[in-house]
Amino acid sequence: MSDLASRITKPDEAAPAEKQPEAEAPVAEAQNDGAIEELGGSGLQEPEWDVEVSLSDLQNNEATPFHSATRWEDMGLSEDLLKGLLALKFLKPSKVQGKSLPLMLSDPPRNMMAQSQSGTGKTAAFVTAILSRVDFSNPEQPQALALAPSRELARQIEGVIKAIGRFIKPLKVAAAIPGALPRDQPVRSAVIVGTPGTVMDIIRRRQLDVSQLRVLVLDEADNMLDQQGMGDQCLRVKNMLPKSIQILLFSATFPDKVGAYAQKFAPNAHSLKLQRNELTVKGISQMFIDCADDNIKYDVLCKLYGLMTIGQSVIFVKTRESANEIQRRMVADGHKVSALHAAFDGNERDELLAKFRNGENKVLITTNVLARGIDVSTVSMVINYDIPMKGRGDSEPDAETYLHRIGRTGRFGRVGVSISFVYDKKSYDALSSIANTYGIDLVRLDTDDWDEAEERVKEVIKKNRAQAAYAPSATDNAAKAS
Ligand SMILES: Nc1ncnc2c1ncn2[C@@H]1O[C@H](COP(=O)(O)OP(=O)(O)OP(=O)(O)O)[C@@H](O)[C@H]1O
Repeated sequence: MSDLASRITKPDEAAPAEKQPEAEAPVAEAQNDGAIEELGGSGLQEPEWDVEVSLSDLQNNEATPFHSATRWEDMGLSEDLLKGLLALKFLKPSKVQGKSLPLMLSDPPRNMMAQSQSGTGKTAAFVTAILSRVDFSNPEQPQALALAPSRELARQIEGVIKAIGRFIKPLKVAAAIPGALPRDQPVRSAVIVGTPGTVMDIIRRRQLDVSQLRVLVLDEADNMLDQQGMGDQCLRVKNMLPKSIQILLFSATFPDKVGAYAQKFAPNAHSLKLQRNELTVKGISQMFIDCADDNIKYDVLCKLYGLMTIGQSVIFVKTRESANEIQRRMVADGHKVSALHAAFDGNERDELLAKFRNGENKVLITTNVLARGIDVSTVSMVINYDIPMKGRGDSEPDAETYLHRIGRTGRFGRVGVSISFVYDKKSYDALSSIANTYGIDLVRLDTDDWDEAEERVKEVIKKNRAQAAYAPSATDNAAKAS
């Protein structure tokens, strides 16, 4: 089956939702039911979803990535760290946390390459490892370094470190991102989080003493090691660090091409890997709209505006120029949307994201700069206005970026919707190929019956709202506060 039509779920071929005892997997199951329901079939079913369903039910279900057989208490963590995790209401570890932490903390330290679906708590996993490795009797000596591909993600990780480490005194964390550090002054923090360019810069200018660094984390590691992207910078940084440093690589995706290189970058690493068909998060209802042509995409986007603002939404486009242009048109048409991309200066970017996090801005148009890692639990909808492409002349569908983009919703067991726009053979084939790569059954939203399409999306968004109110994201709040 090679085209999108083969991945559209029809009533007669809809796979039965995985059966699990109701009490064990209520959220995941309800989401699954939603995803296989056919538009224009027997009509909308009442969701069997209950706001009272707690995260602990989900975490008790072995079939989900939120379950772990291990308890925080059994991991040998310090009292302060345990208190920090529990204060964030991280009552139990998720699967990736439960599996990776004992390996990362074993002695002698060994490298680690860990893959887990978007929104399953990879940040808290490596942050807990970092905070366990640092000697806080020497709080101004740089000891751990975490690299991330964007300033926004670096800032978010900084917030999570401060939140999980709030009982550790004194905890000093520095953000090595453009414009954040005073020039020519030594960095006096035990933990540094930054983007590779700035980190390279401060090492070369001898602002950062690397001699005592013992842990290096690459978040979004496949992206960071990509030879077409930041691979070169990350390698240069690594080559300036002590040879014995423990290297921890985390991502939701490790394409084969990067996987082999990652093993060289982090030799002899423990490895936690997922199968391709395990990569998608069940809570995200993945849909698409077939637009007659490129112009119609804009009209459809405006039609979706009402739905976008029930919760919060992120619209992904290919270029900064189109982000600006779509924002300009939407604002002129009376909609409130903001745009964020790498052409804005650092402070503007920080401010825009802060306004999005606190809900002041509900709709954000952006490029791939925000495709990875950003954690805002109230995002209920992701729109792929342009299907992500890579390679020379955008010749190849970018399946990894698709997965990261849609992963901005459906965080830690919540539900969400992604809607991808196709309008010509190329975009149709690209989405089709992505769907085949991951075995996704995409639901087609029929714009001829708009009311029904709208109802269908609204259903999921309302669930997300209820979930976000019931279980607000702790790290999200932490990032807001920092
Ligand atoms: N053990 C836990 N219990 C409850 N909530 C948790 C736990 N661990 C993490 N979370 C929450 O899960 C959300 C997602 O976590 P995180 O951002 O680390 O995901 P991720 O796996 O890094 O995702 P991505 O691949 O998109 O970067 C965060 O809002 C965080 O507060």
